[in-house]
Amino acid sequence: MHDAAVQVLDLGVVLLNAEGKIEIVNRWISSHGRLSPSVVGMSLVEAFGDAIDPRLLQVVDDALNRGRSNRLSHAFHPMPLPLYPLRGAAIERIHQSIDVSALSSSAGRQCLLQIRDMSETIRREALLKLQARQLAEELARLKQAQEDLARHSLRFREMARLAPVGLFETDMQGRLTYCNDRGQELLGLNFPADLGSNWTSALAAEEAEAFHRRWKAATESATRLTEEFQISKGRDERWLRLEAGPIRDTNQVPVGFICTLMDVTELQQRAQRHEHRANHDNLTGLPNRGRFEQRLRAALAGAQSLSGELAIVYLDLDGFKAINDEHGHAAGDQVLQQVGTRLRKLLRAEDLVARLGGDEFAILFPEAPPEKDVNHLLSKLSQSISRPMTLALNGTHASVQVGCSMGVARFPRQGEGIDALLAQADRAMYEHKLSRKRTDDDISGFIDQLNGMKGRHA
Ligand SMILES: Nc1nc2c(ncn2[C@@H]2O[C@H](COP(=O)(O)OP(=O)(O)OP(=O)(O)O)[C@@H](O)[C@H]2O)c(=O)[nH]1
Repeated sequence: MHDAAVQVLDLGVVLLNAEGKIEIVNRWISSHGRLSPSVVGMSLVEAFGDAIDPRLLQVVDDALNRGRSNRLSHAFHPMPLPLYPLRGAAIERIHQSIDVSALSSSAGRQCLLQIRDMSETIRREALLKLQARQLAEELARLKQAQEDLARHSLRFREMARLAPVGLFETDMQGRLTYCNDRGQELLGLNFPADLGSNWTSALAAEEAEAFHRRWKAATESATRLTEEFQISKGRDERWLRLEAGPIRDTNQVPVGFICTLMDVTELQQRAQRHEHRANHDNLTGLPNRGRFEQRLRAALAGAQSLSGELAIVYLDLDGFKAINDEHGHAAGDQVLQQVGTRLRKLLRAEDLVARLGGDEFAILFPEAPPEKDVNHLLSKLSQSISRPMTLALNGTHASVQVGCSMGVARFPRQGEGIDALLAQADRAMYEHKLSRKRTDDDISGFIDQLNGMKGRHA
């Protein structure tokens, strides 16, 4: 064995003679074992002390006496020799793997020990084992999460499918990527055939155009949209309420819309009924005083800004009380209804006829016809109202007749504000009524009317 080469090896080498005494020990062993240079001639126990693994002594004995080579693997006998290399400040006994070889030479049996430092391997193995365990745990967690996700996703999909509200999802162009059963029912869609089609194609053409503009604006700005719109399925008109909100990817880029749809037909109809009830007279179905003044205010604003003209007419029945007194309240009600119908019949759709209360009616001409046309129309209205009316009374019929007094006020000539116009129409109507009383009634009736009028104007 070439001593110089043995000295520089990066493993420990010990050569024992037939008596088990050290013949050669290299530098690696001396430094790792902290041995004195004079260990040559000593046994392993003399050189290394008691902290030596008896199994090593056993295999050395086997090599010298029975010529058997062996290996002490670090996996089973981690530290056979007390080797403590100085690594920084830390001192630790290193893990070793020792090849014990039985040699034969002219000098008799020898035993060669080759010792390798396995600490780093063990550290790496331990690290790898730890990493493998962590990986396995991570994989198990991921698998569990995946299963949970699949379960949740299934549950949510099922909940969405059975939800009583329409739910659908689109891309940024409005193309359907998902729609639950209720959504398909509300929009009249058929999946999977309609998957990928633009959901607004379900709307009626006239609805779709206006709606499309608002939808486009919402998608372009990626903002929420709340809309109520009408959809006709066959002959059935339904009101739907849409709530749409953008969905974004992890970079906050909008990628589509998630939308809910509710059938609000009942609510709409109820709201319309309430609105109608609040603004209309129960008996005649005509707009009431509140609605009349509201429409007059709007028409006045329009006429003021466009320098237009409008006219209003107050109309009060003459001789109405007598019908109530003679035939009863129900008969009076029928008269009011027939007056409403007759007035409505002679006027244009854009003219408003309202019942202000009692036997008082009012007409609004948002675009006033010339004065002579209004006068002509009022005389036609008066003639129509004065025609006899047939009333159905407890299985019999009665023919009755009423007259009417009317007063006109024109904007801007007779008043610029709403109060001035209303007052003017009222005044004109009572003047007309007085003049009719003067010509038609006897003096006592006229005095009664005057007294009544003072009360009203007070
Ligand atoms: N049937 C019925 N009568 C009503 C209703 N509202 C008010 N009246 C009655 O209508 C009558 C109106 O009285 P007047 O204005 O003096 O009736 P008139 O006989 O036409 O008298 P002038 O207006 O002075 O010509 C009153 O007797 C009220 O009680 C209603 O909804 N139905």
